Amino acid sequence: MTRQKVLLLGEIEHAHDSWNSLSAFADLITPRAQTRAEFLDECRNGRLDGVFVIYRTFASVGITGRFDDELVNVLPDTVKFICHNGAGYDQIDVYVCTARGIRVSNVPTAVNDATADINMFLILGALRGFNPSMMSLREGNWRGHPPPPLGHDPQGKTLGILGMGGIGRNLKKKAEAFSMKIIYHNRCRLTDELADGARYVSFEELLSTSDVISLNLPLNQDTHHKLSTREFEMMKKGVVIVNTARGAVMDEEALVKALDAGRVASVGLDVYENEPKIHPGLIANPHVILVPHMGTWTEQTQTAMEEWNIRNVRSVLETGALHNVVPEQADV
Ligand SMILES: O=CC(=O)O
Repeated sequence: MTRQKVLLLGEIEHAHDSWNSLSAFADLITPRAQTRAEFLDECRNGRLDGVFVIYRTFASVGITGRFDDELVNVLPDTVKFICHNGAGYDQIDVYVCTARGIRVSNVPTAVNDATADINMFLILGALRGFNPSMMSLREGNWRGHPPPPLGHDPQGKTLGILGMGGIGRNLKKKAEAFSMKIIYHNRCRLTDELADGARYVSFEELLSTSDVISLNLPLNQDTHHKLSTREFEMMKKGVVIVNTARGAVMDEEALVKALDAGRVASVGLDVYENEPKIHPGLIANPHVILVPHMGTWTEQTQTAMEEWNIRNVRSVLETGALHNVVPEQADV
């Protein structure tokens, strides 16, 4: 019997033993390609024929580019599963995969704590206005001249969570420890048990009544530029916005204008529309805390994510099915 093939796109950094143990079931192969054009060629020239499942990392997009129509349609017919090592899978066109009979998994849950932690860090940092003084201290100017305006306490502030999935709900618990009042908006209203006391509001009410708005929704065709000029105008003057989801859920150009106009007081960002490029208006603005996409950048979380993704690969090799599929394929 011919052995199955698993294609690794990107690196295994932590879970080496688990990865290597897959070689009992399958041949573990890597591409030769260093560019998207070479990868497309490698798919077309038959070198990757027989690959059954692909394990891909977020960073591997640097070689292959997005798993869009063009790429998915040149994958060998044998490819039936794509296991993506990340919670957000906007690098993959799931609809094209579904049409080609390819099932896609992601890594939820394992990312929740680390992402909600950095989310809380950005909320506190943006509310307290720490960034200008952290910059002036390094320039030898202590708190700066003049010193920055006083910051704001989280206690009693309304936190509007846009996207109440695993990360949003984890953040809710953390923010409650800082006595924030939680409202949320989501595609679907949660059961009372999952909402756990958070009040469901319309998108418009969330925008107009939150002191802090946290973006915890996935990027897809419905959420691209979910916040733009019209939405910034609906917010309370002096609102704080934090984004640990994906940059393109906000229109960065419109955000810079809303910051410059003082409508948005401060912002905490871990993600950007065109990573690793950052809008110069964000870099120039001291009221913006910038972190270079480090939401899951911890030893424990990176390890747990790899283990989760390998578990999905193992599951398809052993049983022909994934442990978890992305929500768009739940009914497929
Ligand atoms: O951005 C991180 C992830 O999608 O897991």
